[in-house]
Amino acid sequence: MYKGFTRILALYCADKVQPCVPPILRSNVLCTRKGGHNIGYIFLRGKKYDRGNPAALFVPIPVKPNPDDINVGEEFTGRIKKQDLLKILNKFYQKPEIRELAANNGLDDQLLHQAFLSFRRHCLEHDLPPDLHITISDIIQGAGHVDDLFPYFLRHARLAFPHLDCLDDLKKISDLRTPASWYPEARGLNRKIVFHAGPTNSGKTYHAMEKFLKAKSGVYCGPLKLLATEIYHKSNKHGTPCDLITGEERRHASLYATVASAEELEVATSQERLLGLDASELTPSSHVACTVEMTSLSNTYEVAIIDEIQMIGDRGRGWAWTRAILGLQADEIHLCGEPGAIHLIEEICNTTGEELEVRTYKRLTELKIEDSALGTLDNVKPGDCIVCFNKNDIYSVSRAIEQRGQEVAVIYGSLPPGTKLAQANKFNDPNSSCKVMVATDAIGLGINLSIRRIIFFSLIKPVVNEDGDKEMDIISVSQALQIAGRAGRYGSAWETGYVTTFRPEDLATLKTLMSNLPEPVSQAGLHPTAEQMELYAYHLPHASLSSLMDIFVHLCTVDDSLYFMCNTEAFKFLAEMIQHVPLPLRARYVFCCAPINNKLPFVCATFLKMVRQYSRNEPLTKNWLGNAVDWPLPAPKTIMDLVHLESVFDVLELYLWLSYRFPDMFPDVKLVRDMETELDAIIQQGIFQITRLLRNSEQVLRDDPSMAAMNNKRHTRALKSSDESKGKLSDLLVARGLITPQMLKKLQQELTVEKKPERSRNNRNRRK
Ligand SMILES: Nc1ncnc2c1ncn2[C@@H]1O[C@H](COP(=O)(O)OP(=O)(O)OP(=O)(O)O)[C@@H](O)[C@H]1O
Ligand SMILES: [Mg+2]
Repeated sequence: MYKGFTRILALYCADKVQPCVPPILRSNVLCTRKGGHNIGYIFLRGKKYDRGNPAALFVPIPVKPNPDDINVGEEFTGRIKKQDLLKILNKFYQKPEIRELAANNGLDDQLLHQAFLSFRRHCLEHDLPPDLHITISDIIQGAGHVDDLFPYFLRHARLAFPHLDCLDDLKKISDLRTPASWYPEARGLNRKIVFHAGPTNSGKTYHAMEKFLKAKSGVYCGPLKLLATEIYHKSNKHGTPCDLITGEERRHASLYATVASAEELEVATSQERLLGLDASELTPSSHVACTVEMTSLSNTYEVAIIDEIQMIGDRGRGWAWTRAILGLQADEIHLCGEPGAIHLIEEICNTTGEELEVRTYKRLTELKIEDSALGTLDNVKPGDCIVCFNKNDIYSVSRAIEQRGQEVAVIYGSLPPGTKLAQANKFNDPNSSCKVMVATDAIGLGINLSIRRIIFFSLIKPVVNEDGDKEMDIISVSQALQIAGRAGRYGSAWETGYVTTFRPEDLATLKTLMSNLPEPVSQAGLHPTAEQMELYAYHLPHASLSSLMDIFVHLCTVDDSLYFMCNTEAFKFLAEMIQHVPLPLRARYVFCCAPINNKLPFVCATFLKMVRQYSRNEPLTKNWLGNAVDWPLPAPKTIMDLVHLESVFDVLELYLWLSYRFPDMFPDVKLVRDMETELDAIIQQGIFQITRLLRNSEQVLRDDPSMAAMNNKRHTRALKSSDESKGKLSDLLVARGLITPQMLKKLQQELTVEKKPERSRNNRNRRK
């Protein structure tokens, strides 16, 4: 319900032509190609289908009678009575042998049933082709067998379900049983693989880094930009020149040489501009720190580190770890992570014929669970970090702490990297007056902060289940241990770490979570490649990309003793959003891989605008982008403003991400990076004054009763989320804080302006 609703919200803002009608319902025609010709159509059902049953994706198309089938057969063998025909057809359908034969030809029970109904109707309503007429007459007269009908039935079934003709090809393309064989260069090497296993704060990454720093060349692959940035700084500080590569950024080691420490990051970026340096123009360093999705498989390294290897089992991102471990070309690969992943990695190494060396570590400092919960924010002490799982809690907790006279550092996922770093530095600095942090689990993996005690504000977090749906659940053992593991980091100001909950009633649950070992990771993620999608599109040229992905996921064969298919919801969400924009398949695929938070309508709407601009072959200049985001932007006055600025930052990040994939169409990288630096500073200021923003937001609500009413509605809705689909969509958007009333007004204006040309373009397309 939650996911569907958000999807529709985003589509409402994103697709101004037909609000609330997901594009898949408008583009649900599949057509198959044989020998270069389109031979028929398959109509896809709506979005919801039985996930376990690929056949449910298809419904039969009506098979037209052949005009040449004038009743020649009747002239040879006489008229066939309808009752006799019906009896024979039903007998045919009930035979287990027929079921088996059908299954061998790609017709499972559901397809068989549908194909049979279609065949029976066809036989009863139209003149039979002569060969079939004669065969049926023979069966009636005892001169033939009912099984003889099968070839005729199959001929009909293939017309009703054209994909049956290319099913073997489709299955071959999506045979994912041996992913190790996709990387022949890596298979040609004799790689040494070392697994550094242990609890948090046990020195796993440290020991892997020792190898990396001494090597002639190296790559570090981590789960977070913040972590990759930490390694970039550590390596350069150590004197091993190292570049930083994330989806949106390429920072050359030489930039680090101009600065002394991480605190001077901002100086470094401005220096980069002054010097006119462009990282892409410089010779790459022999060491690189990157986010795991960006790992280059074509470069060769002496040492590679794949950090937080247990993430290989992540339902959304696991594929990136699988790709790195199978495909990296390195003499030594150092994996760091939870012991729960050892067995799976051993099994994967068996498939590549490589030996795995396991080194285990113990926690370097003590981590104590306190006997009492915090109870009240009056008990917050220096070195405390309160972990919340939603932004509203972040805001209210930080405000409440500041009201008690304590300065707060705030870190959450959607903050720009510069802001996160500045907040982390403010908190880590022993001379700073800021001694308390409020953060989401954005600090959860591998990061070193000077935290004495972790306080879980709650233990419930939205999680994506196996079906890609979001639900609220208690955090996993692994998440609890990872987050708690941020307390008492070795070498920090706190030699012992502590952990507790805010609410007394959560403490027992925390103790149970902390007394367990992290869940073993039993499967590694996989994801279809662009090439595989292209081959699918060749066979099913009129299928939408989202449908291709659905069919791929359902037809693929995966060795499920080791692997699983990562969920593709985020990809399909974008594919459906841009389905109506004409694009070459490869470009469409790349756009659908963009890392977008689909809960942010402003980001989705701007993304759609970018895709349209690209489709019209018009470069996306800084001016264009400036117009799209209303640049320049004033400092935030309220939390709503801050949230909007964060969305704008996401849009700039999106631009940079796309600029590395489509450099000709997104040319103004340097200028957009300047915009980012400026916006990062504005957001940083906003975060420094978060309490004032919260106060202002409350004042706005008090001054504007309609906003207050909406806010009340929001709280009621939070309690009764099942009511979300009711009511006016625009009210819901505002009430959920997803857009401000001003943005809504602007959006309405845009809707009116853009509706006309959009409609005429659509009409043109339809006429084509
Ligand atoms: N032998 C050592 N000498 C000096 N410092 C060390 C040593 N081992 C670890 N450290 C420091 O201790 C801190 C924690 O180490 P590290 O980040 O390697 O732990 P980890 O096991 O990777 O933790 P996590 O599971 O959270 O990623 C780091 O700041 C690291 O630099
Ligand atoms: Mg680590």
